[in-house]
Amino acid sequence: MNKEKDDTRQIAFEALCQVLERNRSLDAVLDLLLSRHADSRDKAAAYRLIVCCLRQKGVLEAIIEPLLRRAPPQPVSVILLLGVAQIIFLETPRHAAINTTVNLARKNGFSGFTGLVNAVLRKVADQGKECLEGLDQERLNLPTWLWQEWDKAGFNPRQLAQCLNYEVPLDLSVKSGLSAPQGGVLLCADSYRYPVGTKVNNLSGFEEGQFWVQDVAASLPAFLLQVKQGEKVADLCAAPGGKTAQLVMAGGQVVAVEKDPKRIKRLKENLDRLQLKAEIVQSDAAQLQYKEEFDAILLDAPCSATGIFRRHPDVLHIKKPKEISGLVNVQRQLIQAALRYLKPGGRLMYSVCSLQPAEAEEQARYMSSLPEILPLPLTVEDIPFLPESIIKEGWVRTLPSMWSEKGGLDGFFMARFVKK
Ligand SMILES: C[S@@+](CC[C@H](N)C(=O)[O-])C[C@H]1O[C@@H](n2cnc3c(N)ncnc32)[C@H](O)[C@@H]1O
Repeated sequence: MNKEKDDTRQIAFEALCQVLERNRSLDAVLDLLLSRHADSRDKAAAYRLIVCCLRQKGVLEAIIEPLLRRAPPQPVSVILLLGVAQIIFLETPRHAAINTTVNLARKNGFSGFTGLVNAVLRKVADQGKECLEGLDQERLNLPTWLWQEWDKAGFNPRQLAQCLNYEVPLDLSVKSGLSAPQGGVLLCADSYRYPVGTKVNNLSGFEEGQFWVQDVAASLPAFLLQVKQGEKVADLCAAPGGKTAQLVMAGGQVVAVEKDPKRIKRLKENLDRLQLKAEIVQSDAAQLQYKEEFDAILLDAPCSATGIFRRHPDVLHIKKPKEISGLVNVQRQLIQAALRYLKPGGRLMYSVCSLQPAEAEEQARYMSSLPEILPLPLTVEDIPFLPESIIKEGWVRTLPSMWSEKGGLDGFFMARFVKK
């Protein structure tokens, strides 16, 4: 067997087992796994296979389950997902998909299941895309709790799930005053979009630190905080630093606070590459001891990250409804802390990349009830390029289904306040 293809599938198998069995984030798993594999083609192919399985997991399971008499061990289920994804979605030739998947089972200690894997994949290959007929693909690919919560929130879960069927373009934030690398389309402010498959390291200006990768929706909270030259600004949950970079570029004297030492390292590396200066403080932002108060604070709070499911489809499977209340509590502690650090008249931007109202709209409602701050509503004048994202309270809510003709955008929520 071709070694390259073998490695691809082995990486994909190990990564998917970690994500689906241990609820580990794909980024964390891949950092570790890919460091063991030198060949970048293997990495790219493995990533494509993993993402396909995570995006289409519900559909793949609906194809596989009727072909099984009883549930196999979890790793064998993962092996079947990998095989069927290749046949139905990735157009891998039948023989290659079946043989390599059977070998994968053997190589990982599941010789007793090679007959089953072979039989299931042959049946699926015989039917081809007909397997998809009659399946409610959108409904199957979203976990029920997310479908229900998004429906209740007034979003269209079917439209959201349709975003799983498309590859996602690359968005860059380019340093103000510099020209963007060729091939991009200006979306707004300093945010440019590049076609699906663009490799950021291949774009001219990457080494020189002229831009950084950031979904256009992720660029909005810092943009809408409207930092002025010389203002003292705190970025309370800063790593990996996309928004810190924007705040520095806007002229802020930025204090970037981050709790996690590994992520502090990434924050420093990113700011070094961009040749941007911020004061980096390793601290729990809720316990920050700082000598001055701030003119503006960005609280891009830790959250369930369900809004970024297009680029990170693992969130659909690793996040559980019971985790939300814990996150809501942490967010409230951070909100309370932010209020203490703000000068009278200072602005606070609260943002999350979550589609769960408890972390977003309900938090903004809570903040609006606090005596120390007043809402500072966002209007069409602030965000003329995306008026559909403004909701009546003066908050911004982006959805992956917006701008569908341009390739969509991540789901973010943001609300702005001013201290009395
Ligand atoms: C949503 S991410 C921030 C993304 C970042 N603002 C950006 O644009 O690149 C949340 C970050 O907050 C950090 N974090 C979580 N709890 C924190 C706390 N109590 N204090 C400081 N940082 C925290 C996490 O480690 C994570 O890096």
